[in-house]
Amino acid sequence: MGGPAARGRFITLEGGEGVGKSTQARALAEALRARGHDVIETREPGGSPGAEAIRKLLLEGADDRWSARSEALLFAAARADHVERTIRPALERGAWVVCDRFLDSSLAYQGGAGGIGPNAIRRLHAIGSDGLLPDRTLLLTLPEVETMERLARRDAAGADRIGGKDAAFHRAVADAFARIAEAEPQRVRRVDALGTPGEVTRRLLAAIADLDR
Ligand SMILES: Nc1ncnc2c1ncn2[C@@H]1O[C@H](COP(=O)(O)OP(=O)(O)O)[C@@H](O)[C@H]1O
Ligand SMILES: Cc1cn([C@H]2C[C@H](O)[C@@H](COP(=O)(O)OP(=O)(O)O)O2)c(=O)[nH]c1=O
Repeated sequence: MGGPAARGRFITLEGGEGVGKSTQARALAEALRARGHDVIETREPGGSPGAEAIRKLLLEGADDRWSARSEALLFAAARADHVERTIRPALERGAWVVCDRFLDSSLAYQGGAGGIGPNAIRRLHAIGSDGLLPDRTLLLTLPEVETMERLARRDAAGADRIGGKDAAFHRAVADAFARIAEAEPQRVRRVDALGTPGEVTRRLLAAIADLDR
């Protein structure tokens, strides 16, 4: 009584399309539940009704539907709603939040590959979400050829508006993620995504072990 409010843990999964983030978000949430934690699994863009509506605007339509600036604002608006309606309430009741993509995706896609730069993205995040950062970000890394094979198996029907951009764009995204990991080694851990899903999940659990106490 009277002590600090219970606070959960906020874990995000990042990386390019097809590295296994959605698969691992599910597996990680399961593994944490099996350890007795209250866990919510969520994703961006989306994760709240308003943010899911913005997701449709962002991922459907022609490649040039939005400029990089408008796109960055829409992602920040979706994130603000997601943080306010879903993530903060869960953390405040002491739950763990496992989120497939978050701020680092905006830093890599709109900030890096899209040319907006990291400072503008962080300013939007400060305005929209009070600058909330994950306790740990797990950056899944995979050689490009393995990623292409996984995507070919998953997306026979075609990629979405952003996933469908060219190889140079996706290399710029990967470079931007690598720079974030170098700059923030305490928050961001690179995890090798090669191997069976179970092997990858064990690596992820090892990379958050210090938070689980
Ligand atoms: N460790 C793995 N080995 C082989 N295939 C995988 C592995 N993890 C995921 N996949 C498959 O690769 C594809 C992309 O995985 P997904 O979890 O959707 O990635 P992301 O969310 O990063 O785009 C899916 O078809 C998925 O079943
Ligand atoms: C959260 C976020 C996603 N994106 C992009 C990355 C993906 O191409 C797309 C999300 O699509 P999604 O289908 O969720 O990703 P994946 O293919 O990795 O499973 O939106 C951004 O450009 N900026 C962001 O801030």
